Amino acid sequence: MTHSPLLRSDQTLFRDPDVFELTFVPEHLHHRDAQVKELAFLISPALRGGSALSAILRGPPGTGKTTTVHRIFTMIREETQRIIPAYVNCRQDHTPLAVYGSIFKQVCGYAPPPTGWHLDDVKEGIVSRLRDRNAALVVCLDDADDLIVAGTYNPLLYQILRLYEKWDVRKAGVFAVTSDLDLNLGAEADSSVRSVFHPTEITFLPYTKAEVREILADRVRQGLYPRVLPKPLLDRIARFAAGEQDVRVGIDLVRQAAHRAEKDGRRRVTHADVTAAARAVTAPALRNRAAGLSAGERALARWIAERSRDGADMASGAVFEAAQEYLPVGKTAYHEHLNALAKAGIVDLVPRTGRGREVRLRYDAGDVAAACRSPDQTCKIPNGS
Ligand SMILES: Nc1ncnc2c1ncn2[C@@H]1O[C@H](COP(=O)(O)OP(=O)(O)OP(=O)(O)O)[C@@H](O)[C@H]1O
Repeated sequence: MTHSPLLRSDQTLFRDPDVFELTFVPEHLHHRDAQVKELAFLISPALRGGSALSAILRGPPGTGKTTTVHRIFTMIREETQRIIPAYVNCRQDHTPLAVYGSIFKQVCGYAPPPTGWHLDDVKEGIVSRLRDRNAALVVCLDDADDLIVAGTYNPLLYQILRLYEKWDVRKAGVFAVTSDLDLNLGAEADSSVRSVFHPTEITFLPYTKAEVREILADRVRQGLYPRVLPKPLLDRIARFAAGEQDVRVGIDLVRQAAHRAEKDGRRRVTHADVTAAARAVTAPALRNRAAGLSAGERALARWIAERSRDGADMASGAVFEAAQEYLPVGKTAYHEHLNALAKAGIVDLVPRTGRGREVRLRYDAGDVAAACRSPDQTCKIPNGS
């Protein structure tokens, strides 16, 4: 077996480390043509002197919503002066003054004075620039659910969408973005907002494994030197990220695995690097998921982990039969617990050919057992709990 020479301390595996940063906007936006087209269609009236239309962008985390908006906004900035886009991260900015301050900065090119200005002064600054340039405003409210929590969702939508009533400007378009699938941003709008907010729903489904692989392969090409990440490991990472339904997990895994190899002075990432990185990436997520479980659900998760590690039959029925010897749990409670584990994203319940479902752990069995350990380690499932 030939070994590649060790990496010198002044050498790196990263061609461009920024490619793995959360703020990086990729050159190619894969598999989001339909969404880009739809957004382009909604803003097109503003190119002809009219007003842009609004949208709600909805999909689980890491499905490219923010990136798609950045892509469209970059295209607008490159191609026209007739629309001014403003991107607001509502996780950071959720008070009216902060949101308008962010819009002002992007419309005017500088920040409003930190003191002495009222909200109306900031709005006035925005609209006078829009009027000077005869431009229409399009605002993206990313993570708009944070506005709901802050109680500013309806007032802000109302004001932004009705700017044209008080000042002589075109009606703004609003793209409201959420990754909370249980939240209907349209229904959260009150009646006074609904009369001016008629958003088109744009859905972002999780990427398939092949799509995740393509996105990651692109990132690896740009960010790492050739041959640093062998193809089978890229496949493994893509599988993992697709299982997590978040391409961000894959990007982070590539970065962490390459860092491990670099730290050891190796020129190639190994399976062990990916395994260790996967643990580091998933540990916080797994801990969060386990934290919401009841004692009974945790006990079942530990039992499933143990059984899976032993290579036993993981058919749901077989797991129940065997569990009865160790856990005082009835059939109804078992199914309730199992569904809770699936909902928490700790197991997948995969239909079997023929009948029944197979219980599959999403994470390493040892990690699940550790994350679901009960504080006193003596927890039992109460009957029917
Ligand atoms: N289609 C894609 N092509 C290339 N990179 C992508 C694509 N989709 C997502 N990414 C990358 O994945 C990461 C997450 O994407 P993004 O932030 O756009 O997702 P999101 O749906 O807005 O997530 P969240 O709801 O958590 O904010 C980013 O690093 C982004 O560059």
